Amino acid sequence: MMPDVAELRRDFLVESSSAPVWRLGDADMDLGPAVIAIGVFDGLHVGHAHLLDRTVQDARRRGVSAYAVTFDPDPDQVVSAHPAKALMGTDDRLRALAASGVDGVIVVPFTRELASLDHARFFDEVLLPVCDIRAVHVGSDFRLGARGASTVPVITSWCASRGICVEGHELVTDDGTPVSATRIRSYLEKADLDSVRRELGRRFMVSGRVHTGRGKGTSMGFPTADIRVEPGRQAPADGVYSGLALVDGVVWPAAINVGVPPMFRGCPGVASLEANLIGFTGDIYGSEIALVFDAFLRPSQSFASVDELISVVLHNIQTVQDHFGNRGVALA
Ligand SMILES: Cc1cc2nc3c(=O)[nH]c(=O)nc-3n(C[C@H](O)[C@H](O)[C@H](O)COP(=O)(O)O)c2cc1C
Ligand SMILES: Nc1ncnc2c1ncn2[C@@H]1O[C@H](COP(=O)(O)OP(=O)(O)OP(=O)(O)O)[C@@H](O)[C@H]1O
Repeated sequence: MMPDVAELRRDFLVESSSAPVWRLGDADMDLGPAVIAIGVFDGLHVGHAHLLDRTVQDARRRGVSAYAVTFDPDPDQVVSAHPAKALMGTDDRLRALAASGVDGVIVVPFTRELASLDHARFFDEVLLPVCDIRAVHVGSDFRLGARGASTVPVITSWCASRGICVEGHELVTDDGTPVSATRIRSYLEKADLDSVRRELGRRFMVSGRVHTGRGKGTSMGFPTADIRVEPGRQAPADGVYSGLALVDGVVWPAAINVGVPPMFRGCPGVASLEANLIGFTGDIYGSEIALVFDAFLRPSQSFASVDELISVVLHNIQTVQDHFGNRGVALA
């Protein structure tokens, strides 16, 4: 059976409310008195959600606004020689933050110059000119400033001199270990979708545009949408998955292959992410679609013949259909 609409909206980050997003440097701004949370928030996992809830509670108590302060691009992309793959594209990350319950999202453009500032200059030159910060909420592991030199105690003592309160929250844990974007990436690499879902608080989603692939799926009995995801995004481990696909506001059951198909490696136009949408008919070339991953079914493999491949794939599609049915659900 399909999950209910509220769960699907959570999985696909279809927000019911959305706060404004301001990019610093666009214009002079005065965002007023506020309590802020600072971080990248890649994945917007359950630890991030808890931190943002606490930030909003504090703001309500003080009668001021609650803002999430984040960075674009992800600082890792600017300062690291080998940046981690992102759980979310920037648009999704900002959209999810804007729907998290805060009153606004402040996006700080991240440059090498910004990376060289220490915490004092970051507050004095970047944040305090645009808002009157009353309190800062971060996780206890948070570090700010050039090479992450400013720990929570360092930031706390500097902020105290300005009358700003800092709360370094105990990290939300799962199985006794802090939830983090890094850990969720490693679960994806092991196709451990149960752990991913527990720590994200929803199923993992990727989105991309549907491209023309080899065009052989239909003749094999299972048309597939070949999806190109922007570079630098984290995908689940190569393999075959059951999942769901969002197309034009309707969610369809989907059988998904991640990775270049071993039987067609080297063929021109071969897809590295493709999905058979169960019950869907129509032309979606060029459309933007999103996939969420529900369960790992098996590794992708080479078969002795194409007929054998077809029979195994059709069996996988049947498994997805047995679980989710064969009809679309509108999210409106
Ligand atoms: C649910 C599913 C499972 C798949 N499993 C495999 C697999 O185990 N091995 C493989 O080589 N290709 C696998 N594929 C990819 C198919 O070979 C591919 O969809 C088909 O050749 C059509 O390719 P085209 O869309 O590029 O024309 C799978 C595709 C789907 C949708
Ligand atoms: N498990 C958690 N519980 C509470 N707060 C957290 C947790 N993880 C991160 N935070 C806080 O949320 C904010 C944003 O986190 P950030 O994206 O920087 O880290 P992260 O999720 O640990 O990612 P990464 O693994 O890539 O470092 C920071 O203030 C951070 O300290």
